[in-house]
Amino acid sequence: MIRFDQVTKRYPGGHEALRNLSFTVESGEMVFLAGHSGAGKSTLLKLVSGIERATSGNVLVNNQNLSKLRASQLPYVRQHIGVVFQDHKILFDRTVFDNVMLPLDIIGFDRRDAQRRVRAALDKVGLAGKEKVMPIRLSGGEQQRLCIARAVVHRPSILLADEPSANLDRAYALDIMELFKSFHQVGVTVLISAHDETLMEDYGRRIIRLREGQFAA
Ligand SMILES: Nc1ncnc2c1ncn2[C@@H]1O[C@H](COP(=O)(O)OP(=O)(O)OP(=O)(O)O)[C@@H](O)[C@H]1O
Repeated sequence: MIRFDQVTKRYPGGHEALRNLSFTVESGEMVFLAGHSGAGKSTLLKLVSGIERATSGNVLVNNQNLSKLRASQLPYVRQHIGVVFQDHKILFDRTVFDNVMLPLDIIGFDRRDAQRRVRAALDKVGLAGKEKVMPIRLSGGEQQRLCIARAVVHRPSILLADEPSANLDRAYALDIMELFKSFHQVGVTVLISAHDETLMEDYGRRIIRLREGQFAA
């Protein structure tokens, strides 16, 4: 469950990226986040994942109020969240396998169990057999799949994706959307941002539209 209660985010320098937003995404829901560049989509996702903090208002994730948590408590909330970052954050000096292993290393997972999970995640996104490949040798679409495998390898209950279909051709973008749908179908709460609304329309899901940090019509 994700709940925003009158959330405002003002960055240092005074820019208000989100203004007094309230909404709820129920557990197991798949919701799209639309809006032009600069509308506040990334900021909203960063507040959910605890990368940024709200200036005012409350952000609740799985009934934990992130606005009131101490920084030391955040990692426990983050263990239930998977993030596909807009800038990928792939480590190009590590293999595909090691990139996906990273979140489990951070949690301190049992090694053998972790290896099993990494293989399962790579299989799920269609990258089985590419474990030893260096990411630079993957296509753009495959790199995006690598990011998705890394985001789901710890089996989060919430999956956030910031413009996961940007820079992909339409057929590939739709494939990626299908992949997110498959996580939603097994009960994961999914929140995906995109500026191309035509990618969202076929799914019949709720679309939260932002313009200048507020809900757009
Ligand atoms: N760290 C920051 N410091 C100051 N201003 C920021 C920061 N991050 C974002 N902003 C500003 O906040 C506004 C919202 O940005 P945000 O990245 O959330 O929008 P977006 O809808 O995700 O756009 P894009 O798709 O281009 O990333 C923009 O005006 C942006 O310049």
